[in-house]
Amino acid sequence: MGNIFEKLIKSLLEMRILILGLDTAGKTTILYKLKLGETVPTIPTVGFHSEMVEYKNITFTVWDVGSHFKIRPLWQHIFQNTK
Ligand SMILES: Nc1nc2c(ncn2[C@@H]2O[C@H](COP(=O)(O)OP(=O)(O)OP(=O)(O)O)[C@@H](O)[C@H]2O)c(=O)[nH]1
Ligand SMILES: [Mg+2]
Repeated sequence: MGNIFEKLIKSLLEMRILILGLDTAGKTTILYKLKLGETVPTIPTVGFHSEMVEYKNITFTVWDVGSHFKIRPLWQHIFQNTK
């Protein structure tokens, strides 16, 4: 039984969430609201960054990807294994 719970917890820890959207849509703002519980000033995301987020007893990794039109062709490479 303990093994089932260990597997469930492990799968939750490995869950990755990808935030995509057009420039200034509020992606980074959402990420920090989830992580810190507050709205923080942001600057346009260059490239990407990820944060481990704990929300309502669930831990997951959130990938926040810059949306400049030059970066958008790279989005296809980060879809894999993302839920
Ligand atoms: N009024 C309003 N402004 C918001 C909201 N969410 C974000 N903003 C503002 O919109 C601007 C851009 O927010 P970001 O979270 O940096 O947007 P982003 O989608 O990460 O932008 P890029 O990194 O350039 O792709 C910031 O000045 C935020 O304060 C919202 O729900 N309402
Ligand atoms: Mg951003």
